[in-house]
Amino acid sequence: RRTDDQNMDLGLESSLWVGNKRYRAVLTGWHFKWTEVDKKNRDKKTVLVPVAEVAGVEEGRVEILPQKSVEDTDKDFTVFYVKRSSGGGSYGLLWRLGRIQFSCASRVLRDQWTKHLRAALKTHSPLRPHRLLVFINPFGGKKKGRQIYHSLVAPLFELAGISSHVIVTERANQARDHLLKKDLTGFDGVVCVGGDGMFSELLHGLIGRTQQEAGLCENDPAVALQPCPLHIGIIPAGSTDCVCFATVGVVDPVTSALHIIIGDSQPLDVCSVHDVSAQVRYSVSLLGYGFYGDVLAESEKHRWMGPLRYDYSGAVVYLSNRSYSGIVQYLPADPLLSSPRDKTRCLAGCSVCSRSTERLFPHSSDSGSLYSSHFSQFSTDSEGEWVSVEGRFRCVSLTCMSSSCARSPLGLSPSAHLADGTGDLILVWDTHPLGFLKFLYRHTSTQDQFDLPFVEVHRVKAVRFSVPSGREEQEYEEIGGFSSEIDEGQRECVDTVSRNGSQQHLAQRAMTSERKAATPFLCGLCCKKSPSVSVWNCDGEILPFTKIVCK
Ligand SMILES: CCCCCCCCCCCCC/C=C/[C@@H](O)[C@H](CO)NC(=O)CCCCCCCCCCCCCCC
Ligand SMILES: Nc1ncnc2c1ncn2[C@@H]1O[C@H](COP(=O)(O)OP(=O)(O)OP(=O)(O)O)[C@@H](O)[C@H]1O
Ligand SMILES: [Ca+2]
Repeated sequence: RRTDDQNMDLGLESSLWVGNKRYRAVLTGWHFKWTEVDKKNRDKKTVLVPVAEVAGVEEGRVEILPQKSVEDTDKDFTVFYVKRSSGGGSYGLLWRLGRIQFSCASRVLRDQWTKHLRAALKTHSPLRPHRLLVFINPFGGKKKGRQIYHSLVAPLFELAGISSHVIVTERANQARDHLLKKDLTGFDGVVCVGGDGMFSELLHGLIGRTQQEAGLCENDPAVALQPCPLHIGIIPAGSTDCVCFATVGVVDPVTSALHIIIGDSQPLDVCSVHDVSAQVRYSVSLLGYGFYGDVLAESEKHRWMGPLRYDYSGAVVYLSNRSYSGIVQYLPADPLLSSPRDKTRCLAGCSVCSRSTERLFPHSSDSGSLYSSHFSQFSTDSEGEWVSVEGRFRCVSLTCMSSSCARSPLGLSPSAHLADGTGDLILVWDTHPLGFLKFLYRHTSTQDQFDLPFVEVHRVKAVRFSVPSGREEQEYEEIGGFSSEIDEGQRECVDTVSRNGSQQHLAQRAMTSERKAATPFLCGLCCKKSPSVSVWNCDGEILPFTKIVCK
């Protein structure tokens, strides 16, 4: 923070005109405000803009959108700023570019205003990026990535004095490989124009690159990962855009561009997913086995449908009425800190996340060092007992954040936190088709999807998953979605707690009537046979393994 004296240096006050109306404009360092003054010198409406939310200052009368135009008058200047609009619904606010064109009494005064405003921006908004590396996926979502970037985002970046190096990708994983191998000197951040898959590429690239440079093996589950120095900006142009929706509250390229320009940031929990050979993948939104894995696998065959492929594949997979055997072990998070049923909603500045950050990283002074001790915390984590459950599941989902998106505005776990170091494990036991439909349908409303007898949710620090022995050899691909094996009857589910490695049975899970009624009446309609193994959906990518360890 600067001292008051330094703030005063940036201050300025004068009369300015907008058309024939006179305004009293005041810059106090942290804020810029203008108040209309009537003929009798009485104050009318005031507009107050934090300097941190000024997007740019230009000499002359300037327009940016839909096209840039400059009327170069020597007594005028234009200020662009973040204007909140109510159009985003109740989940988040749409941001729009506000613009005001002022006329001054003299050119000297005009130059003073532009100089002071720019100096205030430098001093009071130091986290803004100057140089960005932008990856556009031309095939994401409705295939509008290029158009969205060039017509809506590039003009805003230019206005804000951001120079961007743009790469339109020609293949999957190009962005990830670029981040892993190419020179990144001089960039203040990376941006993806695309969906969750593109975000995931950047996430993998940046985490991997940072570990390489630190001489660490990211595939080693015991290694303490190093913090990534670059932030990721997301311009939504995908099919689900869940990471954007869950962090910003709306899926809107202009809102996201403005957040990037003013240097906003939001830390996110990242879950590492190791297979048995310790190959690591990362997830921030949905790690899902069963229904969501099958929907993804099915949807890949129908990419041409664009975003609709998920609804179509959702219906196909729902009608195929599958459930899978699995062994799930989880390490519960401290129930005194928060709960997935506590009806809270995590937003920027959330107190649960702040307290968790303090607790997990007591010596970190900025969010950049958040990750440094993250994994070491787990490797020394001796508190808590692993809980183990086995049975048949419709789906097993782990989400590190709410995973809200347009399909499900409150998300997979409405009270999950963006950056508290935990994820929510949702176990949906096998049930009859209408029960499962009820569960799915509740995601589209404010009804509690966890308030069903065949659904459990646990806030966890780590999860292990495997399929009962004898089943893992059956590759999903071989089965081609429909194996010759007919599912055996429903298994009894058993809760166990592992203490010092030994498994103790806690309770024999009573099979509820919901679970017993698993007779697949729709099965006759659409599939006669069912595979015994599903796949993992890791933020929209299929994982090539079923046995995993996550933390
Ligand atoms: C009756 C209506 C039920 C609507 C149920 C809506 C549940 C929606 C839950 C969405 C959760 C999204 C989580 C985010 C995951 C992302 O990391 C990932 C990458 O983008 N997206 C997907 O995997 C994409 C996953 C997309 C899953 C879509 C599931 C659609 C189910 C439709 C079921 C229809 C039943 C019809 C019966 C005749
Ligand atoms: N030029 C390209 N050609 C083919 N695939 C690409 C290309 N660039 C990126 N990809 C891949 O396309 C996949 C999907 O992209 P993206 O996430 O942008 O859109 P989406 O799948 O429609 O949206 P969402 O992930 O939000 O559901 C990503 O996993 C990415 O690796
Ligand atoms: Ca979390």
